[in-house]
Amino acid sequence: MRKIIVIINWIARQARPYIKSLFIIFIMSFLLSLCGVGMVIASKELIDFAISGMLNQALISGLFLLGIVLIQVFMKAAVSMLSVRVSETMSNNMRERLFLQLTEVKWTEYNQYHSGDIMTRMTNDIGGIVSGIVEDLPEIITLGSGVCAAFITLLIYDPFLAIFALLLVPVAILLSQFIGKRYMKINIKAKEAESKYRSYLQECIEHMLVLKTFCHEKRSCRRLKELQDEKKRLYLKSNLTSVSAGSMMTGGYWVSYLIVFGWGAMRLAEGTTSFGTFTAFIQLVGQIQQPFMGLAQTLPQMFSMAASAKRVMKFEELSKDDNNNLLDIGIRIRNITFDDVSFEYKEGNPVLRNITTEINQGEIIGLIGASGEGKTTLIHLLMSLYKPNEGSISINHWYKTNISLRSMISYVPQGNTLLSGSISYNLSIGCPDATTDEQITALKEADAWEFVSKLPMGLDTIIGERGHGLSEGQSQRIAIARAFLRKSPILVLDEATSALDVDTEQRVMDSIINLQPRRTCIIITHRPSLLEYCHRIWKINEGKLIEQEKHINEVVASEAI
Ligand SMILES: Nc1ncnc2c1ncn2[C@@H]1O[C@H](COP(=O)(O)OP(=O)(O)OP(=O)(O)O)[C@@H](O)[C@H]1O
Repeated sequence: MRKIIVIINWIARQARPYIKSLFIIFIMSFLLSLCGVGMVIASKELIDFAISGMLNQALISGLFLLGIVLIQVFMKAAVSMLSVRVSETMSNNMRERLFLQLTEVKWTEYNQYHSGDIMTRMTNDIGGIVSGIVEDLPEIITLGSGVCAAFITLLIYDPFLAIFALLLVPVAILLSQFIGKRYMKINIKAKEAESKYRSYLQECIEHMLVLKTFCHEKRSCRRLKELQDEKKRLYLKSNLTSVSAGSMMTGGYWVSYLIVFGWGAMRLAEGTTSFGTFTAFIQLVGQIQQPFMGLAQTLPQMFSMAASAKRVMKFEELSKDDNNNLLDIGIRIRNITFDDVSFEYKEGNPVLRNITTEINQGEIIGLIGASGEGKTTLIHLLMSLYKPNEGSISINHWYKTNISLRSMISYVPQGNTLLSGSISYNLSIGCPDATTDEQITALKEADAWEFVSKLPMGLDTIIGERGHGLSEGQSQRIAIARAFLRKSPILVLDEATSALDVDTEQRVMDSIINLQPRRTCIIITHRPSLLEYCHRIWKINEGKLIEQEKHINEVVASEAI
């Protein structure tokens, strides 16, 4: 019960900013339900007046009925337009906020979620919550107020029938209690299955090349089908739960309807009721009982909304990256010190151990070590994506917790990290204010301008996901230009020239040495040729950092310092 209250509070918090619009929707929905009762009364009057030959009164009742119909048409249109407006604004804002929250989550925790799962929560689950608030809740209010209005009217016409019609209330409450819990459990499982299925689908689409070249298409289809079937099975199961509840309610409704019909027919035969009152009985009993059937259908949606809310709330529970206080980019970095830094992803499995070293301003460091030794991890620690388990990383021998060096670093990660869009757009990620001339200069420094200038659309050439349309080496050079554009004092290249030929790599490295202002640079590489440009070489071996002697051509770059 406490969990349910937490979820309801959370949903209420989401709805609060739209309370005025929601209130208008609720009021209009309430008036619409009153219109339903008004129509019953007007049609009863119309029938009774017509039977007794009072044509003028019948005409007035007819006009009254017409007025209600028109009001209903107008209000339904207004409710629909307002609902769409509120839904769109609410879902956009929720997604925006969630996205922002995710950007602030600790990197370790963020990485526990598959991107497909995140997408499902951001799209399906938020969509479910919003439609629950904007559509289902007003419907419940409409149904509830409709029941009250019809009950009072029926009470006036025939108290016995009113009480009888209410017999379904305790049944509905018990049923919703029992079925609600079960439904929510299955629904959460179904949503998890949906996330799994979407994640797999997304990954297959992303890595179609791998699937095709390994002739894995049929197997992938089979796996996709398995996930789809599991999702279907769970959705069918949750649907069965809600349908059984609905069927029980419908059965109850028809039994009571027939009893009321028989009761009314008997009274009509006895002459103790008019034909108009009889039709009103039938309609009013329907007005009370139909909402209960409606509730049987709407309540599962409420539980589904609660299940979605629970999934979205999970993201709010993730720990925030407390290293989001970015260091002022204006600070002059004289040195960066690693002081007895140790790190492990999993307890008892250290990746880096007791690393103590220093980089001075303007130095070019070559970072080497066998694959999986922890080079990228060291860089991620430097960028405050992770925190050392022990020790600290400081600048200018000054250490403060919760300060991130990230703003000081231009990073060229491993792999193809271009986004779909124009080359110019990709460069603007490095520096949003860079002019076209500055972008061209950066491309020249990264030895990329020659090929970009030959493209028919030049800087405006659209490239696909992960640089599709460019060669691996071309994509790498654009990623390097993007990092050059960010005028931060530290440049980190993580195997960023691995796809370049020796001559191109040499030109890029010459540019790095001559970059103005001079950058402190860490180059992760497996290529000995690159080490010629480095002043010092760090090797990571079994978690330890060893400073290596330089034998290679004693530094092209040392003159540059
Ligand atoms: N998110 C993670 N969770 C758990 N272990 C991880 C994670 N990322 C990396 N590791 C492990 O940490 C170790 C170091 O990984 P890292 O990527 O830093 O190596 P690397 O030296 O950069 O390798 P490469 O040269 O192949 O790029 C590896 O054994 C890897 O399996």
